[in-house]
Amino acid sequence: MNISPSSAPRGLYLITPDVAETAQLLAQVAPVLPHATWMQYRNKRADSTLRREQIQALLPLCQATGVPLIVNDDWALAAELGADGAHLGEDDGVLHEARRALGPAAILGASCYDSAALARRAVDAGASYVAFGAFFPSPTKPDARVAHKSVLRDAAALGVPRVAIGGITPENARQLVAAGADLLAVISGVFAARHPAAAAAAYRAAFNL
Ligand SMILES: Cc1ncc(COP(=O)(O)OP(=O)(O)O)c(N)n1
Ligand SMILES: Cc1ncsc1CCOP(=O)(O)O
Ligand SMILES: [Mg+2]
Repeated sequence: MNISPSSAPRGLYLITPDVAETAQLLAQVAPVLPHATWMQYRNKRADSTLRREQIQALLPLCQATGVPLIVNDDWALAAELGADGAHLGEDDGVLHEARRALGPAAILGASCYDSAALARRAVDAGASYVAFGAFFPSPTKPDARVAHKSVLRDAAALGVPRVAIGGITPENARQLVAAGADLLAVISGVFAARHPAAAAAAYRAAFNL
C-alpha cells in the first residue's frame, strides 16, 4: 500500500540503480517502494532484453503498491509493456510522438536541465511534468549538467509538477522543496544509504507527508 497521496503528486520520485540481477533489483526496491510517490525504471547498462525483463518484474510490484512506474529513455517500450509513463531527455525521442503512443493519461516527463524555456516547450509538446537538475554533485551521474534552484520558481507558472534531480540527500532535500520542487528524484540517496527505507522515509518527510 502506497503511503503517498495520488492526486497533485508530491514526494519521493524513486529511480532504480543499475542492477544486473532482477531478483536483487526487486529485493532492493520492495522495502523502499511504499515511501515513493512515483518510481522510474532506469538502467543505463542493461540491454533491451534485460530492460524488458526488469520492467515486467517491477510492474506487478508497483501496481500492488499503488506507485506508477515510469520508464526512462524508451517510450515505445513503456507503451508496449503497459507502464504508466516514460521519461525523455533531449536525445531520447520526440515528446509529441511519445504522448500519442502512450495516450492522454500517461505520465510523460522531460529533462529540462536548467532551462524554464525548454520546460515551456516540453509542456507544449505533451509533457505532464518537467525535471530540472543536477542541483548537487551526483554520485550516479558526475558529468550531469548543473542547475540553479531559481529555475524551479521560474517554471512555477507552467502548472505541471516540477521534479528536481541530482545529488539530492535527506539533508539538502528541504531547500529544494522550499524552492518549489514537487517531487525529488533520487537514486544514490536511497539505494546507497546504509538504511534505504529510513532514507526514503526522510525524503517523504521533507514534504511533511
Ligand atoms: C526525473 C528525471 N529527471 C532527469 C533525468 C535525466 O534524463 P536524461 O537527461 O535523459 O539522462 P539519463 O537519465 O537518460 O542518463 C531522469 N532520468 N529522470
Ligand atoms: C539521471 C540524472 N540526471 C541528472 S543527475 C542524475 C542522477 C541522479 O542520481 P543521484 O540521486 O544518485 O544523484
Ligand atoms: Mg535519457
